[in-house]
Amino acid sequence: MAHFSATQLHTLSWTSSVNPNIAYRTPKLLLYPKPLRASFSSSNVETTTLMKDSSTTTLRELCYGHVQEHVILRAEEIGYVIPTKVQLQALPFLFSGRDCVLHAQTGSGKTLAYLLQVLSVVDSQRSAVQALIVVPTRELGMQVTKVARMLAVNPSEHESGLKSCTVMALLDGGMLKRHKSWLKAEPPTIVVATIGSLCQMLEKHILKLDTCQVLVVDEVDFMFNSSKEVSSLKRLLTSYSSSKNRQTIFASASIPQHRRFLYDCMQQKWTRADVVHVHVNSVEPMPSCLHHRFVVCNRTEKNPMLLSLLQTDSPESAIIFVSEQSEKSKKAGSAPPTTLLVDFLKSSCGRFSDVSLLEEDMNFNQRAASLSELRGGGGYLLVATDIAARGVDLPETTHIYNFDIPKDAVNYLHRAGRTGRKPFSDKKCFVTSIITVEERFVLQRFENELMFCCEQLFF
Ligand SMILES: Nc1ncnc2c1ncn2[C@@H]1O[C@H](COP(=O)(O)OP(=O)(O)OP(=O)(O)O)[C@@H](O)[C@H]1O
Repeated sequence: MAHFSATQLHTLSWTSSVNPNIAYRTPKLLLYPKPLRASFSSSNVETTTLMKDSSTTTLRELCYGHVQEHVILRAEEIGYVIPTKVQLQALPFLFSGRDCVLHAQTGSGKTLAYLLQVLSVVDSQRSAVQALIVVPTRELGMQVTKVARMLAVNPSEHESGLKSCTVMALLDGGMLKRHKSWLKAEPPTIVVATIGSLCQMLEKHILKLDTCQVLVVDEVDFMFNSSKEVSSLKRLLTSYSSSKNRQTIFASASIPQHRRFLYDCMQQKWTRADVVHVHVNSVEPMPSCLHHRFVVCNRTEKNPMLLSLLQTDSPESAIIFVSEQSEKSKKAGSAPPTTLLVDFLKSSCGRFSDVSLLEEDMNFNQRAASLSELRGGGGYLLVATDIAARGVDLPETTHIYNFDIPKDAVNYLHRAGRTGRKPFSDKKCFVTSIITVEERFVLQRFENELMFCCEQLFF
């Protein structure tokens, strides 16, 4: 491990003449505002940077001179006073205009990090789309839009004569006709979009990105992995706008083969060549407050096993993840496994009679209603497919149950990450997988890959 003092090295950049299969990166010294110090290993791509006196730095201090006072005040009102690790590490790079890959645990506050940068760049007095945030699902889009609007609102708009930023949610399942008129009449400052709706607007030239200064792609690994979205995403990154003319920010808690990904970012010109990889807690990909457990039972015993777990744990709020219905089962006209489980829980008396459901096959209004019901306060029990596994922020969730085992380690990480979402709390949260004997080795593989230990429960 090579350590560099603040005067020797301030940050690390990537050169494009590198080979992805070997130690391909070459550190390059860059000038950077003083208080940063960096340490990195010369044999891998991880970069960690810490502010001096990081424990006492406030979000206000970090944002000072970059973000408008009313935005900082709103952040403080919401409760964002102390920056999380990823905010502390990423914001100086973001404010300097560098392209960044934000790679940090679930629930670590990546959204606020990129939104503060977006709000520091845009000019609310200009009627033009200046920032674009691309998300994989409507649910995540609605969540990001809500936080962006909360931060952007300027309470002294009338006295100061300064308009608040406008934020448009251009999401699949929305009213594209209304959005068209809005975009034509008075373009919003910030657009939060799913790729499908976005591309429709771009193809028809209703939305143009020539004034866009920041492009954020949230859950970037998911987007690049989705056969449905990847070609549109690549077009967005290279044809509809150029990395030379914008700041590009990618975010996710999981970036498999991140060295290869960073190499591709530069080679394919998805980002500029000096993209920074902000990798927080690289040896601990999941929050440390998570307690992982498993129970073994036969497939036919899963329902009563779940019920026993719920009765023993008595969770304040829980999400139960169930696999999507297979095409074969759909064709056979069978009821979806989610519905069957909801019916079982509802009929099993007690406090589990009030169960919510979130799955792909529900219409958009039902899905929105389901989530806003949960956010209304009080405890909840949600049965969901993996549509709820990415980005959805329900901070009151204390327990996750994998009724069906996730399909891979990345999927395990994102499901588990729906709990433990209070950055400054170390309250224990629980992730419990209900598995068959044959699935034990699969879970073991996840444990090795994600570096965690699972405790076996016996009933
Ligand atoms: N500085 C902060 N102080 C207090 N709470 C914060 C701070 N930053 C973010 N949070 C809260 O932490 C929670 C998680 O934040 P966020 O949704 O941005 O996580 P994330 O890193 O995007 O997670 P995921 O990878 O799962 O999408 C949210 O409830 C958010 O309000």
